[in-house]
Amino acid sequence: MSDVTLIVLCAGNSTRFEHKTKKQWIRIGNEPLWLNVTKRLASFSTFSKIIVASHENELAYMKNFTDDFTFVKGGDTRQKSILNCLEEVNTKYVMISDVARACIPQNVIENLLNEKENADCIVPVLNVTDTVIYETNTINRDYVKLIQTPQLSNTKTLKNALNTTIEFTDESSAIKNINGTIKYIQGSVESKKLTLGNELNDLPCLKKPSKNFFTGTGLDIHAFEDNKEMFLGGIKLPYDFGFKAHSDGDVLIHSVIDALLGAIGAGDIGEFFPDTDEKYKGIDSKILLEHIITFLCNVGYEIVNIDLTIIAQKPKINPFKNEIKSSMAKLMHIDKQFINIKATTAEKMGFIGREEGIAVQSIATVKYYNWKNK
Ligand SMILES: Nc1ccn([C@@H]2O[C@H](COP(=O)(O)OP(=O)(O)OP(=O)(O)O)[C@@H](O)[C@H]2O)c(=O)n1
Ligand SMILES: C[C@](O)(CO)[C@H](O)COP(=O)(O)O
Repeated sequence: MSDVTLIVLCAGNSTRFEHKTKKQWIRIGNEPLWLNVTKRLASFSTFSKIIVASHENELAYMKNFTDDFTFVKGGDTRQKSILNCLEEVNTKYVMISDVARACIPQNVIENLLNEKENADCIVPVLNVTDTVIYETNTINRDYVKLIQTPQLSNTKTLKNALNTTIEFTDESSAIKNINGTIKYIQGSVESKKLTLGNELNDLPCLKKPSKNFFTGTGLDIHAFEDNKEMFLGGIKLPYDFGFKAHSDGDVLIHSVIDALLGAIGAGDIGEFFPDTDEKYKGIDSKILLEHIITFLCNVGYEIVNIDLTIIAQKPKINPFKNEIKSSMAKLMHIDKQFINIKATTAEKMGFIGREEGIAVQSIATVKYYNWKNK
């Protein structure tokens, strides 16, 4: 049984990455980077447990990808994410890596593990071969080290070291602060950290995303309610009746949200915005759609097209089709040509035919964000 737990930190915001997709979600073939990196590290040795720190908005979604790892909600900073994960660690040693270091070679992992008993924290480093200027002074570069991850720490010492309000940028700095022992080993240029978007091509182990397309369907039905404003596709229609709902009742937007969530394998609208939550009472559905579009882009997708069928005995849809298309295109950040709207009556049959409410059926197609072409 291994006495080492592996933690892979994947809970960051990717603010410096500046792509529509967060770095942990760019696709390598069909795998998000976080899964690719974690599987790769897992294949290099045997770990007692593998913990993935996930951003709170992505925790539930990550769990759809595998049952092999333990997922833990990250914190606001790298250090807070580590602290959350450490609560799940029961082994003597813990190896912590950044998802951003995607191409770490096997020998670095093996060398770290071989040294585990020789200090409180084992750290891969690179020496500096360029001239180094600190503020305005040239300093002796022999004293400069570039610190990499993964770092292998004694769990108890690391927990003590992080029991502080000081924020450290890596584990070795925290352990040094409590006078723990550090052993530096040779790092690797292949372990380069992906921080800025234009560094993607510096990581040659990353395969381009697959060209697969994914589809999802959505269906939403709402009953009419008198004396309520009617919203459909993000526009207000000139009627004195609207839709009965916990939100503003925009049945078209709700149907599209479900189609998008279906296409990316993320469940349904109720999992994101429960209708038992007072926060969503009367909410403008445009806000819900914007949230889903941001999520879809963050986790690695682009919308290809949307096709909708509105099934309504009343009101007449044709006069509003064009305005609805423009509104939906704007909300989804896609060209209007990629949205199609069809309308049909129910031939006076059933609840729609009796003019009690309407239904909207939709189908969405998405593809992976092609970071390789940017
Ligand atoms: N609250 C945080 C912040 C960072 N990280 C992780 O810590 C590592 C190093 O962070 P960095 O490369 O800076 O990633 P981001 O924080 O996502 O990037 P940025 O600072 O540009 O937002 C990454 O693997 C990141 O996912 C984390 O788990 N939790
Ligand atoms: C931990 C680290 O990768 C060591 O070099 C680095 O400190 C992380 O820094 P970031 O600012 O969180 O990217």
